[in-house]
Amino acid sequence: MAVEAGHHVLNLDSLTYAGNLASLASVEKHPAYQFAQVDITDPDAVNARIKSFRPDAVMHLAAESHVDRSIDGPGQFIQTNVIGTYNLLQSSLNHWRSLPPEEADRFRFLHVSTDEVYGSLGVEGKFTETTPYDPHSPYSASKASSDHLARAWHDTYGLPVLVTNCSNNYGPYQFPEKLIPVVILKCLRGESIPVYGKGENIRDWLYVDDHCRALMTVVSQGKPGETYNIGGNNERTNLQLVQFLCDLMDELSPKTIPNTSPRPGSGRGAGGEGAIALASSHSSLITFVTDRPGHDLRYAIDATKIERELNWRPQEDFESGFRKTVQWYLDKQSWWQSILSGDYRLERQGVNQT
Ligand SMILES: Cc1cn([C@H]2C[C@H](O)[C@@H](COP(=O)(O)OP(=O)(O)O[C@H]3O[C@H](C)C(=O)[C@H](O)[C@H]3O)O2)c(=O)[nH]c1=O
Repeated sequence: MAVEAGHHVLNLDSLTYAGNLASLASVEKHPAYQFAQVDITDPDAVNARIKSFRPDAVMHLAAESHVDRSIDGPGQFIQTNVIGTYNLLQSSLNHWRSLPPEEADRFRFLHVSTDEVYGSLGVEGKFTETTPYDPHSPYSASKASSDHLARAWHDTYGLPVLVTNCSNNYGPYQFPEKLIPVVILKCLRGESIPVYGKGENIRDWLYVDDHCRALMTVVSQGKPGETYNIGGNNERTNLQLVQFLCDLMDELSPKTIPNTSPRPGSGRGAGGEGAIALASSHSSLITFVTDRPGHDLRYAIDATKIERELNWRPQEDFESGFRKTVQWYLDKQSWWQSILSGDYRLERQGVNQT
């Protein structure tokens, strides 16, 4: 691991449990890291945590991250992503200013962000670190604001800030609002799998542990003031991905599903018009639904800079990464059931009171 001995890093996650990073499991286990569940909209709570832990670095991963939720209720996104980032930057700045010179030299503030700040690509090209910002959703606009704040605290006050922008994450512990867990859980429950529009939108998939490794690399070796794009180089249309997941589910959790609708791309359908047949593939559950408003067509990351300058590369293979992810959701039913039932909020409160 590329973190110096004695290097204490504070990871901040929001109370909402809705972070884009599915899991920081590999980071959490490292003794030099403290994973804090702090309500970043509360400046006193943030101050208290930073004062008590006195970190050598702060990794800011706390965010409201779901685009659909931001369309339905943008206010919480402004509070958490914009005001929350401001609170963290201010507390970190005060802490950094209180450090002796050699510790201040070593201090880093890593602001973790998204490729959605760059807007939407056509069929060609990729996002680089110099692509102009063009956010479209309340979520991406709030993340763009937070990126600008983080850079302003570097340029104005000299806080040693690094910014990363990642592509779509997948892996264990991803909140069930996101596409991958939606598909797996709908398959398990035999419910319709909602695919927005025609399923033609393209995302670039990054396994969460690869993202964690990239963040650790950036916080320990990156240059303050710089931005690093992190991507998996795994572009798929949503429909391709959903069908791939259905195939994995057919293999790992086979079951018989009533087939009342035509299979996409198979003309009049396997069962014929109006027939109720029995199909063995979960893909019979795929249902095209109304598109997301302002749905960005394509995201794709050019990760050349972090590969060249910091020697990071994704290690997870697309097929094995998704296979592990599906198996994880099959094995951890109690985890996602407590989220779907809402019980996790109570458990989470219990954690924060201790
Ligand atoms: C939930 C859902 C999604 N979709 C479509 C919408 C997207 O084109 C794609 C992925 O959707 P999801 O909401 O999982 O992720 P994005 O909207 O791409 O955004 C995600 O990746 C970026 C980088 C972040 O920064 C966000 O925080 C993170 O949520 O599937 C469907 O078709 N059906 C569904 O039920």
